[in-house]
Amino acid sequence: MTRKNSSTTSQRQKAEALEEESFTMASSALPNGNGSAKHDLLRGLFPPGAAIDLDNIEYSFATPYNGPPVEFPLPKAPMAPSWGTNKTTPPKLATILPVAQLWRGSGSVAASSVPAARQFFRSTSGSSFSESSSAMAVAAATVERDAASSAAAATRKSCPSEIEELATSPSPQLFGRTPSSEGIVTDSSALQYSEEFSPGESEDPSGNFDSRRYGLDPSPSGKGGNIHRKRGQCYRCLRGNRLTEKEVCLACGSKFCSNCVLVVMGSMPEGRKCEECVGRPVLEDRRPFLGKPSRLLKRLLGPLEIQQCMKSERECFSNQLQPEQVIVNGRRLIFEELILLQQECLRLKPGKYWYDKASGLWGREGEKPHMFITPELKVGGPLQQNASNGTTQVFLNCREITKSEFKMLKALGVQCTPQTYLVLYPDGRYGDEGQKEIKGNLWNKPMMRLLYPFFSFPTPRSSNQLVKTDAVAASRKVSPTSIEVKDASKILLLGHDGSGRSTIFKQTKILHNGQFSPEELQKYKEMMLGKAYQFLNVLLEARERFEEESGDLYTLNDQLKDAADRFMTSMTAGHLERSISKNTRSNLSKIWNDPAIQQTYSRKDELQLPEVTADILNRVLQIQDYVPSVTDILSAEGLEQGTGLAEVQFSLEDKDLSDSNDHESNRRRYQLISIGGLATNEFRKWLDMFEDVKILVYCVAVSDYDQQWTDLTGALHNKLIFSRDLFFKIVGYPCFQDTPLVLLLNKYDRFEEKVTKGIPLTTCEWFSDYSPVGSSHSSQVQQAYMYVVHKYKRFLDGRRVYTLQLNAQEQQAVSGALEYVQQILKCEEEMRAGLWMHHEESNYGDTSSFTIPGQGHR
Ligand SMILES: Nc1nc2c(ncn2[C@@H]2O[C@H](COP(=O)(O)OP(=O)(O)OP(=O)(O)O)[C@@H](O)[C@H]2O)c(=O)[nH]1
Ligand SMILES: [Mg+2]
Repeated sequence: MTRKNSSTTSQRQKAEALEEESFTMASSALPNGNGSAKHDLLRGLFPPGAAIDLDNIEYSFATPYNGPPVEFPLPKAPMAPSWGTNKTTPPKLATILPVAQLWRGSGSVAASSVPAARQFFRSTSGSSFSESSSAMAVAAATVERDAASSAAAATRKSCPSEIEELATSPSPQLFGRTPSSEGIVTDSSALQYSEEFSPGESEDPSGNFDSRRYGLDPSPSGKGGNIHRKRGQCYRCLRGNRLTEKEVCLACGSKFCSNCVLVVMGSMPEGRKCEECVGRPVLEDRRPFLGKPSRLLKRLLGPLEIQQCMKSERECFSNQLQPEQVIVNGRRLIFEELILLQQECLRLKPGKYWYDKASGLWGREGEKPHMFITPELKVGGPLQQNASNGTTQVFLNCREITKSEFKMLKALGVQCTPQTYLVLYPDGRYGDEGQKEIKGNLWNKPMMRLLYPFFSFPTPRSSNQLVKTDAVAASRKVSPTSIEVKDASKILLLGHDGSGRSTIFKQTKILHNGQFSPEELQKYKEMMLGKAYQFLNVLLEARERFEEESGDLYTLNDQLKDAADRFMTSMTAGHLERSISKNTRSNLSKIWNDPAIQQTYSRKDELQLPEVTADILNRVLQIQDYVPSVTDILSAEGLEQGTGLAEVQFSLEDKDLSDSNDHESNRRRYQLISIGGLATNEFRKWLDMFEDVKILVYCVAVSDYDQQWTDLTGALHNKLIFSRDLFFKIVGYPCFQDTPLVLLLNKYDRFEEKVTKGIPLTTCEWFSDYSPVGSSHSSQVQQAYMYVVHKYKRFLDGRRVYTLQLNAQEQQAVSGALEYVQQILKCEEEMRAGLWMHHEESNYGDTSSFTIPGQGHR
């Protein structure tokens, strides 16, 4: 503040001094100006003794306005430097200061003249200050000043505050010193701006490969240099903060607010690039956004304009991948190789890759295999032994394989002792290196289909595909217009037993794959029968105990008792047939309906029987030729034994990409991996597989606050606290350290019932400080829910956690939850790209509990 005031004062003093010298022209070209005084003034700008042809220099003067009063604040131009009286020491070049505030206004004038000026500055900004450069600097800066002044004048009505800011902006420290009079007014901002652009981003004059620009260096890109701009501010107007929505220049990464974006980017001949970045390649971290309009742009432009702009963005030459951006087996590609590869993988990105020509395996350098492509392509150098950074001492086609490949090979029964050298052919046959003998075919192993999704191993090409590949490759064209369909993002779904995790998983399967297949139905039927017998057995054993303790109430009639004994004996021996005779079924049904068993069932909580016990027994035992319905399958609990590891792939339309009618290309793919067995150590052995999980979704049954749970040691816990502790343990694993978390507060319907019935939240000791206010049911439920959300958030302080209220039995709600997860993934992506700030500071994070239409509060 102080600096601003003092500099304004100093400007004013200089303005007064100028008036005393009676310069009357507001702006004049030298040849038309008044002779020697101006020549003297101009000479003062150049190093002593410099050979300058003063008559042929183009520049302009600006002097303070002294005409009739005007109702708007006048823009003031900062002072130009001078060599002053001491004409021996050349001044230093400018220190980098904030972006030119002058580059504002309606823009067509400013925007068109500025790039040329800046272009010049980029090439002249060095440590020596040559005569010609100083002269040109004046010229360039004055061009810009003129443009800016007219732009400012043109926009003063709509943006008075901007002009105000311009008028009071700090007097720049030109060339490292305070401006010193002499009346020539110029502007250092052009220089400042050009320098701000340059560090790390200018073309390398030596012709060296700029690895950061080409995306080969993982160091984050962004503006270099000594920029006095606060984080989150617009690069042009220096307004706003991290919450302000911004558009990013694809080539330099500068971010502009909605007021400035159209001014800066003009007619967007290559899409979203500052005018001066036109012709420059896109930054690699922006490439995924090519052709995808942001919300901000959609607000500013009409649908047709957007379409046109996105088309240019996708198709223009400078936005295409360049061959030297792709390095395969340590060698940079040439154009023909790039074309060949693009026919294989349309989504090829810049970077370093390895390629195993013998098998067709392809991956990023230092990483495990990513996909199979056509073998024997003539691209890149020879495959390096350490291409994928393997440490297993097992070699596949000379490449040391990674841990996960090693595990998979072991699971497939391939002998993998240290120093094993294997050869793998594209059709899956493998053998020892140097031997003719083929030991087997990996792709034909029955386990293979199951294993490759879990080890993220690419799907091998079928033999048909291999035969067809050549023809397909020949016919396929590189189509820069096609919008990328993203690789499947992994969503990990976890949850404590009974939380509803498998219901969500099954719902996802139904939503995206249609109904269950006959094989799946048969599998579920057997599981349901098994469950029903298990429940009945628990009831019969409990009945015996209760009969001893409490007498007749729990006594079965003699005929049923015999049938029950036979049943229990078969259960213990494990002889019970899955398909039982009609007679046995009818006996079991009678046992279930007997008052003694019903009385036992009334104490189901003591027996830890799930809520669905009665439903399952009623349906399974009483329906002839029972076939489970979708509702049965959804409501059946604990059907999958052990970890219940399962995956389903699906795609969701990205509604933000509505510019294209091609709905298929607007879809994003996801892989939902569901896993249980959290309470046992089973879960931990799968951790390896979760390195590249994009989001962790944890399901908790919020209605469990009054439920008890027995752990493996037999100790009793509150079920919700037990689930909470598991959750905290899991999110603490290093592989999830940076993974965004979604907490699904499931069984909201039961929670609502319980709270309304008056079962207090304080039943759970974690909620002992809960004290609701108000009496209406709905407000009670709301309060209780919000309190629970708050407790979780407090507990997970410092983590990005999004919460969502859910009733997983409703398909619509699960569909909404998947969309919610998609939104979060997108926001996380944008956050990483710098468009949003981090959760703890963002609005988005604060709205992490919200409403989906028709679903109530989330
Ligand atoms: N009322 C209600 N019941 C639900 C909800 N979500 C799941 N359930 C039921 O709760 C029971 C347990 O759900 P599951 O999906 O099997 O739970 P899980 O976490 O897989 O637990 P296990 O199968 O025991 O490993 C099933 O009977 C579901 O139908 C819900 O939102 N509301
Ligand atoms: Mg389940």
